[in-house]
Amino acid sequence: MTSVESVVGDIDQLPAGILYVDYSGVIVASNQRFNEWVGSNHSLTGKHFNDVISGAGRIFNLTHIQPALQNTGHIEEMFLHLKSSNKELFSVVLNAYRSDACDVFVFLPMKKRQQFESELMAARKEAEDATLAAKEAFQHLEKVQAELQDKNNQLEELASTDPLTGLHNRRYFQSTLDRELVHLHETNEPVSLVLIDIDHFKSINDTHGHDMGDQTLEALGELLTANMRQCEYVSRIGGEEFAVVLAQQNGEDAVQFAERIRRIVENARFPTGHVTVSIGVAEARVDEGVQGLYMRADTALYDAKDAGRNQVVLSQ
Ligand SMILES: Nc1nc2c(ncn2[C@@H]2O[C@H](COP(=O)(O)OP(=O)(O)OP(=O)(O)O)[C@@H](O)[C@H]2O)c(=O)[nH]1
Repeated sequence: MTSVESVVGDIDQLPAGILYVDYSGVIVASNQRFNEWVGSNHSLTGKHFNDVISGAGRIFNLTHIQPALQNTGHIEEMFLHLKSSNKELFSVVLNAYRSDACDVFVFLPMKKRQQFESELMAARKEAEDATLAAKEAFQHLEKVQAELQDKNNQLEELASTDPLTGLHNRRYFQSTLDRELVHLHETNEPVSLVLIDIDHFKSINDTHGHDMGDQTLEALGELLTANMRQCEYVSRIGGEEFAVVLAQQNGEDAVQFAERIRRIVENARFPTGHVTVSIGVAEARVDEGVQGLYMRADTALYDAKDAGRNQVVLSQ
């Protein structure tokens, strides 16, 4: 032992940790460097090798280090974690050989590898954080886009709505009629236009006041809306004038529709009492556009007024 201790004295300052361990695993001697790594101010002599390595290292010692020393008499470059007195792990690479007296373990520190690993982990964390942030930003963008779409829909709705009655307005009426005329040209399915105008509305205003006139318009709007079926699109297109585009209905169907509406209005109770409407009807011709169809329905409406009001006239 004396000769071993004298050798250890010489190798204290080497940049490697040295351990001398007897065959039963008890430390016989260690150099100062090794003692520093495991945080020991005292000699490690007499302690077991397992006391200075990690839990996983102990299993590794049993399953790899000891068998290798027994079978081949040496070990080359095995990775191991030393356990310091403050329980921190210290990565080392181990080379060892079995001498006549004991096993000689030489440990080299792996600070660079540790540093590299922690840098790698930090970079990975950074990348994960960035991915998470990008995902959150994307979700936010999707939310904003949905809100924008919602606002656009509301704007679109507002732009095509009559504020007084809540019915669609002239803009909607025109685009609906355009669309249905295109459909007529493509499929030859009938389309009809119905124009509805309140009779003597001026006198309602004059007699009951403008506000009551407004209420009459609102009430008629509700009545019309309540009596629309599928493919019947109603709009308020002027002061006291309403239009209904009837998809898939010919002039005869449209006259029946208009008669039904005329009777419903005639029999309804309005805020100002009794109200009637005159109605002009025209079935679209394949060769005419929005303007031509509207003019014919409007002429039919004036004919209904001229004929005494509260009646339906079909444009021939
Ligand atoms: N209260 C109210 N009145 C309106 C509105 N828009 C238009 N008017 C009025 O509607 C009246 C329409 O009058 P006219 O075009 O002479 O027609 P009319 O009195 O209904 O007579 P005929 O259509 O010939 O039966 C006018 O007095 C307009 O001031 C509105 O939004 N609210």
